[in-house]
Amino acid sequence: MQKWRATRRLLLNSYSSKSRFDHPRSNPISDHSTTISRSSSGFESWTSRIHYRHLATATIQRNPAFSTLNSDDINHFKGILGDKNVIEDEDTLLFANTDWMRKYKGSSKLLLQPRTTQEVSEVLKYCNSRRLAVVPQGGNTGLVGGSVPVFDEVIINVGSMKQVISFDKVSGVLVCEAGCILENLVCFLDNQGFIMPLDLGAKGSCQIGGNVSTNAGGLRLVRYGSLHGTVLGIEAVLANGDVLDMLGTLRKDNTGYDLKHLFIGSEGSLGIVTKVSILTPPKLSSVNLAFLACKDYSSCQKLLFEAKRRLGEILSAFEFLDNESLNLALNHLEGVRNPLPPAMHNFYVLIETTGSDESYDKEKLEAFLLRSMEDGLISDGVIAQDINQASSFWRIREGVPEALMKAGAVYKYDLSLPVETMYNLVEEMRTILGNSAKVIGYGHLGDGNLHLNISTPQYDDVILAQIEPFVYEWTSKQRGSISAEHGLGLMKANKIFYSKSHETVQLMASIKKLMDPNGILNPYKVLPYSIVSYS
Ligand SMILES: O=C(O)CC[C@@H](O)C(=O)O
Ligand SMILES: [Zn+2]
Repeated sequence: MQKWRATRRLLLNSYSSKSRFDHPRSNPISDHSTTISRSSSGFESWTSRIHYRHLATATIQRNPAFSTLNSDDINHFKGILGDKNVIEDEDTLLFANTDWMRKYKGSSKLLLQPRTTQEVSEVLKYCNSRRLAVVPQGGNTGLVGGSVPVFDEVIINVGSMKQVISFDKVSGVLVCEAGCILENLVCFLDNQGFIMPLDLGAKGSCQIGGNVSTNAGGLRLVRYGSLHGTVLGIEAVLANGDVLDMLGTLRKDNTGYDLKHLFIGSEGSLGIVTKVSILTPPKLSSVNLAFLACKDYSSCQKLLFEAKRRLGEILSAFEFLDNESLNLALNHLEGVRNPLPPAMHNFYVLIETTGSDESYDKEKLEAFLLRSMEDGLISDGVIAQDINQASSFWRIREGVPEALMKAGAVYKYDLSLPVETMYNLVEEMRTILGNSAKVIGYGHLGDGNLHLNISTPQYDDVILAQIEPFVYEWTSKQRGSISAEHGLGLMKANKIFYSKSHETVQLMASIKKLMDPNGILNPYKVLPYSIVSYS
């Protein structure tokens, strides 16, 4: 019965070239014309939820070598940027000082909005000479406390630098400024018949400079690879104000060290990315999305193995969520409903295909799904019949972080692990925590990225001590990564040794000291502050 019912629903209808509806993270900075805005009325309730600082902050002292901002500094910045781009307004600063999760809160007194690379350069040159620490900030959608000040660092927000500079249809290379909101680039490219090789839930707010600086992963990495592959060039400003023009658009360029890679994923600790050139794939005409239920994790794994083999080049996303994740989305997100009839399934998988031949793609996906059902890998499933259905499926998956925020306190772990063993960690955490917390596992199964989230009514050091260092040690034993795609930020700067050797971290520290001798760029983040010592 189940098979026939599901089979009937597996009728395909490619929703083709339309781009799917987006659900940006609610981020007031996402306004496309004004960079920063927020009504003060929204703030009271918002700030009252800032109730937790990660233990890491408790152990960090403000670097005494840093200067404290004074009125001469502010006047100097006004001379460079003009009065209106030197922001001291309390509401704006409250937003910019606080991370998306409302876990980390700095006390910066100043936000600067440069409009050109030259302005970024002049600002940094001055900050470096005065030893004023800075935090580069884009859409402030980070999840590890990397984009907000720890103490009184000056915030440099590049959101006013939002021009598309060029697009070459033949090569597919887009060159743009760092403050372009990802979704705006998606729209721009859509009109040209291209797509971004990067897609993430925060696309309505996050900016390409931030994406590159954090080496954001997202939903399409399984198909298009990481930004280390698709970013062809970068312009970045160093701490001393020097502008590094590495804004090439070439696919091949073996002339010396490829230094742009140092800026991809270094979270603004080596320089501020001001421009990016990125290789974009053509938009293909048929897109299909299936929302599937699996009885156990082993079936999800086998399904991934089969999907790679049988769908091959048309596979464009393979995401999974466990039953706890689905329930969170259903209980906390407005208008979200389960596309499958009520039944207890332990896991859900979203498989997206993108190709250029509608009937071939349909047949291929349908045949794959029917076979997987016969083999018992899928217990039930539906295929989106139009763009709205596809959006509603994606809303479930992309909405889990928002649902977690609404559910209370959340401890987040973004781990790269062998697919075979990754869910064991979720189960072990459940055993350890029992009824004291909800343990949620979901993520980008296609590229081995588990988002382990632990949800509790409020933050509690006793619970934290049960989670850490266990999660990091477990990951390290598997030779996994404690930061798959979110970065280390403030949250995990001290944890880097779980994934990197001592020698590797020492070399990173030497690079940091060479490029930023005064340590003004995003201090206390990425590397343990104790090993980046400054006189
Ligand atoms: O909240 C998380 O843990 C993951 C957020 C994001 O990377 C996602 O894949 O939805
Ligand atoms: Zn993710």
